[in-house]
Amino acid sequence: MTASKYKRVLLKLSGEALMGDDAFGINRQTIARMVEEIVDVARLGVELAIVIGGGNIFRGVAPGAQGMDRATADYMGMMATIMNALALQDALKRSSVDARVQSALNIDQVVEPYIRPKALRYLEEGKVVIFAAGTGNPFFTTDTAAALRGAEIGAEIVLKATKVDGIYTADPKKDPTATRYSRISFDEAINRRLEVMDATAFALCRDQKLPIKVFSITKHGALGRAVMGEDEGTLVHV
Ligand SMILES: Nc1ncnc2c1ncn2[C@@H]1O[C@H](COP(=O)(O)OP(=O)(O)OP(=O)(O)O)[C@@H](O)[C@H]1O
Ligand SMILES: O=c1ccn([C@@H]2O[C@H](COP(=O)(O)O)[C@@H](O)[C@H]2O)c(=O)[nH]1
Repeated sequence: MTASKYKRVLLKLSGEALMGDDAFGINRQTIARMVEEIVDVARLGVELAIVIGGGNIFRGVAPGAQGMDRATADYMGMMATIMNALALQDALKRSSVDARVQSALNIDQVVEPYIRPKALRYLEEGKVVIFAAGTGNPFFTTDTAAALRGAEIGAEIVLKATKVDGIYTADPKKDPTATRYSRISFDEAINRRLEVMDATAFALCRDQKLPIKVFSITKHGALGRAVMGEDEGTLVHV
């Protein structure tokens, strides 16, 4: 029996949040703290699939990629997400949580490829599945990968764990007068061009009637509260 509101969730973990207060890469204390929260949720019996971003290492649209061929830069970004996925798997295993990485790009010596029925079996067995390399296609983001994999595995919700505690009327990092929504419809989020998530991800979730919850990964207990269906962050609904 699970006390959670959901049986199966897709957690989108911010790559950028893995940096903690560092300027780049993976901060050990930060990943350990995130893993503590994930372990608590996994122990509730929730089937947990994770898509991890790569913004702490490389983004195809970052200033560091300026002048590069966009597709090449995007493949570098996808490879960054594989590094994060391996770090996350390692940290979960240290906490005795069985986790499997499946990658949308093939690097057979390092991770297994994405195979949907196998991912579903892992989830049924209680293993955490980490989807790496986004969608496997350039010009997309890991937010869209979260929407795509969430729909494919029949998740009941996409939980976007990021650096802000919800969706605001404008980017709260740029506009201190912005206010937070507790709920917002997909159409409104798209029409208002709220950039917390890309429009492709919002549109896919809207079409699949897959709700999204945006909340802060740095706020203690927020992931647990989101999984319990409590009032946390912002719910994006049809
Ligand atoms: N209307 C808004 N409400 C909330 N955040 C917003 C809004 N518009 C822009 N943002 C920005 O969106 C960011 C979160 O999205 P972003 O894609 O940058 O990060 P992420 O998905 O958490 O990281 P990564 O790409 O590394 O996985 C926030 O840090 C915030 O500054
Ligand atoms: O499906 C995808 C997913 C990601 N990318 C590239 O990777 C980086 C990092 O992902 P974030 O979502 O920004 O964390 C992204 O900027 C893209 O360059 C991709 O091409 N396709």
